Amino acid sequence: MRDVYILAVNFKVYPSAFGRRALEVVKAAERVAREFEGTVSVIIAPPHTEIARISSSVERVIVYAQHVDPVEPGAHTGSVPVEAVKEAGARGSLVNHSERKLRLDEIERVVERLKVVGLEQLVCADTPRAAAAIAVFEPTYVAVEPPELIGTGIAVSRAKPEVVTKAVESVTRVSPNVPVLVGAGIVSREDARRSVELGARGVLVASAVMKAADPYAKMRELAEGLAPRR
Ligand SMILES: O=C[C@H](O)COP(=O)(O)O
Repeated sequence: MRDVYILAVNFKVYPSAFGRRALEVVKAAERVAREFEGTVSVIIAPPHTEIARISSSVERVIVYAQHVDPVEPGAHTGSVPVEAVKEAGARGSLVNHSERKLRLDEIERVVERLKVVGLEQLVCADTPRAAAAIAVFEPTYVAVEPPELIGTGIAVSRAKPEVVTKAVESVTRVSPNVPVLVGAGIVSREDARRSVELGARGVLVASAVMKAADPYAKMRELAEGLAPRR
């Protein structure tokens, strides 16, 4: 069986992450997911406020939350427990993004709570060492992202290839079944292709898609980098 690669698009709170513009990005993601069915899975992570509407409008695209709080439903004003994103229609959540960090014990708790309610977990780590510590919890995916490259357009797979190879190596040693994704500065087909060559099973991107004049063309380009079409 062929490997399926992951194209994960974090909407963050870019202007295109909300309302009508977000739906355009979603439509583009859906088109790419259809075109690459069986070779690339497309995950999108819109803001919490958009999850319900977006989840009900997708067929092939997988919708994740950008973050969940390590709390149970109850008296926690402004918090987002895992049950809330599940109820809204999400299939999983990013955890510990470097713009929304958690302590290691909180990561463990959130991963466990997501598993209990049947949601996937894409947990971010800023170093290979952190990736290995997180892989012990056996999340669905670990994504390694050097924070200093995020949003720069300087791809981790080009500028710091050793971060990718080390993360793949150390995660595989701890939990051989946990796929490693890479992110930070990935903007082109070549960046995505290089990530796969270094052992990654996919990429986590944001600005390249959310700032693109044509999000469909950009996502298709990245998907082609992950899984070139014959
Ligand atoms: O969640 C996405 C990452 O932080 C990468 O962001 P970026 O593609 O804008 O560098």
